[in-house]
Amino acid sequence: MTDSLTIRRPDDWHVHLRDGAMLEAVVEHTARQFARAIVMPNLTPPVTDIALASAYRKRILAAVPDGMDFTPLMTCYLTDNTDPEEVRRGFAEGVFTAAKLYPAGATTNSASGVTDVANIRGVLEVMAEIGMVLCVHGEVTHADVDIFDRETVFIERVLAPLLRELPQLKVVFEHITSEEGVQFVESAGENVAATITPQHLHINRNAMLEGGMRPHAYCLPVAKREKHRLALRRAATAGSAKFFLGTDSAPHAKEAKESACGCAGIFNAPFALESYLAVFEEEGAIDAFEGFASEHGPRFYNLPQNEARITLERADCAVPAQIAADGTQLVPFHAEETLRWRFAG
Ligand SMILES: NC(=O)N[C@@H](CC(=O)O)C(=O)O
Ligand SMILES: [Zn+2]
Ligand SMILES: [Zn+2]
Repeated sequence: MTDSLTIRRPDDWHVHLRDGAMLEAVVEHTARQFARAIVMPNLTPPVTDIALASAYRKRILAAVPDGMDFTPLMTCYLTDNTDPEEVRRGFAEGVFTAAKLYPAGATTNSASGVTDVANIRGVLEVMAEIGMVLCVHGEVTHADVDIFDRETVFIERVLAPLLRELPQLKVVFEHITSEEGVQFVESAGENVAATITPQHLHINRNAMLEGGMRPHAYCLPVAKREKHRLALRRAATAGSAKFFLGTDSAPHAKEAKESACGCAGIFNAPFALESYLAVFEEEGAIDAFEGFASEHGPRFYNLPQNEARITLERADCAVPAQIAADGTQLVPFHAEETLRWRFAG
């Protein structure tokens, strides 16, 4: 049995760092484990242009504790009115690494998102031309579509037609949750990849409902049936360069989660690598962990791989019930469980 694992330092290709006091509290958890992260732009107001993204990047860097080496990679929140030239310029100037498509109303702070992809056709044409990645929250929002089917219906109605029209567009299908999502990405061209969260590898939809309603297992897209979780585990651990690490760590105050209308999002940043590695070990695929965590993402984004190394040790890692932040508490993923690996730095 391996007792320690040293790999190239990983990156997180999908994270919510929030802003203000919450940013101050959570950024260290991401910066401790990851060299870089694709930072989601769903603030209020959203990060929709170069000036907002530059200012947000400065606030993130100011919040990173001294001595930690962390590079935030910024994204542009697309709306029906995004100017294609702003996106082109932001990418050329190195402010935007990617742009983010939130279907309007699909998730937290997506009200200003895109109501119909036809409205951002000009932006997407520019992105296909310059090789800029489109990050996609892949769910339709229509009230007539069952919540558990929203990802699959998004593939049929939005993503597949979009890629037929713009076959060069680089797309990261984010936080995939279904067997259909896995199959779509596997059968698409090299310009299509996906991120997978730790929670969708660990839990199925029962986790939200067993023994009572469990708001800390609720995130979007919502966890699906067991067969989908198993398909995601196979995809993540098989060594395919199309799948890589994106935690979707999404902190919400405990009281906002434990509410009659609780927020969607799981805060997994503090023990993200320990959580993923448990899955790879259970699948007998520890050898595939470095590719998923540290190599496939930079390759897809055309960025250099990190030179630094990190080590995980086989040791009990007790996850606390809650973590203080912004005058409140956050309940981390795996709260009160003991994980079998510990991040050693
Ligand atoms: N994943 C979530 O459940 N929530 C995210 C938004 C998102 O990534 O969809 C958030 O910002 O809280
Ligand atoms: Zn999302
Ligand atoms: Zn997210």
